[in-house]
Amino acid sequence: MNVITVKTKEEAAKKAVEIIEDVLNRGDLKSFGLATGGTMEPVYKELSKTDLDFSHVTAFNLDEYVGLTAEHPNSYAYYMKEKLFNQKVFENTYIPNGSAEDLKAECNRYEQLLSDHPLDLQLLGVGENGHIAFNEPGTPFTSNTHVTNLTQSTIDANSPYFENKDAVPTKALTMGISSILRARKIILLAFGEKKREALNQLFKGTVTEECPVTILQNHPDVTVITDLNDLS
Ligand SMILES: O=P(O)(O)OC[C@H]1O[C@](O)(CO)[C@@H](O)[C@@H]1O
Repeated sequence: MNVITVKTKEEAAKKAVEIIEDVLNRGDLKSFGLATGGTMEPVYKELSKTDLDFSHVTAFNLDEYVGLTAEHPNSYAYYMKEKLFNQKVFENTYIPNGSAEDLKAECNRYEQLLSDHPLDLQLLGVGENGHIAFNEPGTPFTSNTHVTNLTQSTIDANSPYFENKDAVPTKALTMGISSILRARKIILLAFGEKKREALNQLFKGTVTEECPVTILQNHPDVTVITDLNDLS
């Protein structure tokens, strides 16, 4: 695992963009896995400032809340438009449809798209409880795209983005851990004390489904970018 320590989120975003640019310029970025959440905001801000051309790149997002349409301001589809897709043209952009009538069928459709477009690069954040995408503690490492129940920890962490805690959906569609691990290269960003325990587990913990991020110890190409400098 490659670890890059930075002082600020802006510096982290610049480092992430350098890696993305490198993969893109080598012609190795056909399928690009994207994440949401506060962590990714500076990355998309930085990417939007560049003249990088994603018009031959297909984007896949990790997850979406169940019950929110793409027009809902708290949906990840809306987030992606606001933060990146309005600024950068992609060949195609895919996000699980959280308002699909048949959620199981939607998960299967998404997983099929992913196997048709194997991910070259995946951006990842991490939850305070060690979740990656919305794979909460206890999710099998063999999981593909599925419907998940959000834990109270995740609902609490994401509630500042909503009117109140009761407005946070309790379910989501998420790429599975197996879907994520198939990405050729992974960049994980994590900032602030709230992420310390998750990163401690990633660097020093036992690989366990109780802390999903630990599975990245077994991935051959992971770069972690963080402002926590006394960890590894
Ligand atoms: O970046 P944040 O807002 O701390 O969230 C951490 C992770 O949890 C999620 O909210 C769940 O997918 C991701 O969007 C994010 O990568």
